[in-house]
Amino acid sequence: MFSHERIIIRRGPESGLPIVVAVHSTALGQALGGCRLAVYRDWRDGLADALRLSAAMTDKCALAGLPNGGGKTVVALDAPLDDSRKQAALHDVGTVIEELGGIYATGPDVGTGPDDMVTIGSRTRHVFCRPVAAGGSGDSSPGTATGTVAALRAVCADRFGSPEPAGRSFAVLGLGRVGGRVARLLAEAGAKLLVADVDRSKHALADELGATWVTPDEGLSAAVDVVVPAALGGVLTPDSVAALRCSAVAGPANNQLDSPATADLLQARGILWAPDYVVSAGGVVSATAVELHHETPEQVTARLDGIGNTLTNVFAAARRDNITPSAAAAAEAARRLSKAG
Ligand SMILES: NC(=O)c1ccc[n+]([C@@H]2O[C@H](COP(=O)([O-])OP(=O)(O)OC[C@H]3O[C@@H](n4cnc5c(N)ncnc54)[C@H](O)[C@@H]3O)[C@@H](O)[C@H]2O)c1
Repeated sequence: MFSHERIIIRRGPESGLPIVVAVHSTALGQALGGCRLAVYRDWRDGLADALRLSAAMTDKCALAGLPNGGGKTVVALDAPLDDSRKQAALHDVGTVIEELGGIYATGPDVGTGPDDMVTIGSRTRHVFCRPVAAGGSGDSSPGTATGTVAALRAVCADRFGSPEPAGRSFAVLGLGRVGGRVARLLAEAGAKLLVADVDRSKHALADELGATWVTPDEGLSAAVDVVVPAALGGVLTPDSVAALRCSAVAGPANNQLDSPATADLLQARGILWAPDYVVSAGGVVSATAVELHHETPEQVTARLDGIGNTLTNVFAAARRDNITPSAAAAAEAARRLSKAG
């Protein structure tokens, strides 16, 4: 079904590259979504990505309780860019966003970072997550990690009757900017940790936290209370779900399910899965807090803690209606959107 409000496809005047901006919904407010610079076989694959990811942002913002909808920018490349062409592409992105008159604002995504938002911001003020030195929110990963731990507490409460991670076992897959922080917060809370990363240099963090180092495959199928995917997407497949020995899976990694039907497989095995876009919402919450929402640190903390309450409600609705948490989260997002008209 065609559900987008606005799609702009433009040959960038400075870069000559295809600039795609998809605005999925402004029902709750200004649409938000990162700017992706990525190589595609065909620019139309970039368009498909923009359509899919902008719709996902609508649900993410709705469930995060933000007064925002979903959008996405994709610059579809046929080869990696040198610096001057990247600058030109970012200027083109800023020009298109400015023409939209404020219905959409962008931030970092694959291929762009906070510094690139300063370049886009030279053409439009509808940009977020610039570096702190430039008046922005800076790195969003601490907020993502805090929100993830709030989500893990809700998962523990649902599964084990207490939100406390102390004494519970977690396998954290990926010790990057988010996963490393989540592992540290869990260790500080007294959790037992297994950790994995393809980067052997992360072993030092495992030692510092007193965690057991395992391979990513061992971590995924470990007999722990909760598996925490914090690296790449697509880790939950029919094969990997069949091998799981945990009670729950909840982590910040985007797009964990290889297909929507895999949520049913998790349910059939009695494994609680927390929808990733709810768990990782702390990223967009903290990325937009300063520039777009002018929120105080206390307000941001309350919003990050609220991720746990949202999940608790999603789990309760799933049980009540005998559906998966994935379906319950989608239904709640749809309800919030239709309420907003
Ligand atoms: N950074 C944010 O604010 C944010 C917000 C929302 C969602 N996310 C999602 O969270 C995940 C982690 O993001 P990040 O910012 O920490 O990324 P990152 O690049 O800093 O860290 C990823 C880590 O995973 C490791 N890794 C890669 N492949 C792996 C594998 N197969 N098994 C185990 N480890 C592997 C990498 O070596 C790296 O240490 C991503 O899926 C990202 O899309 C991040």
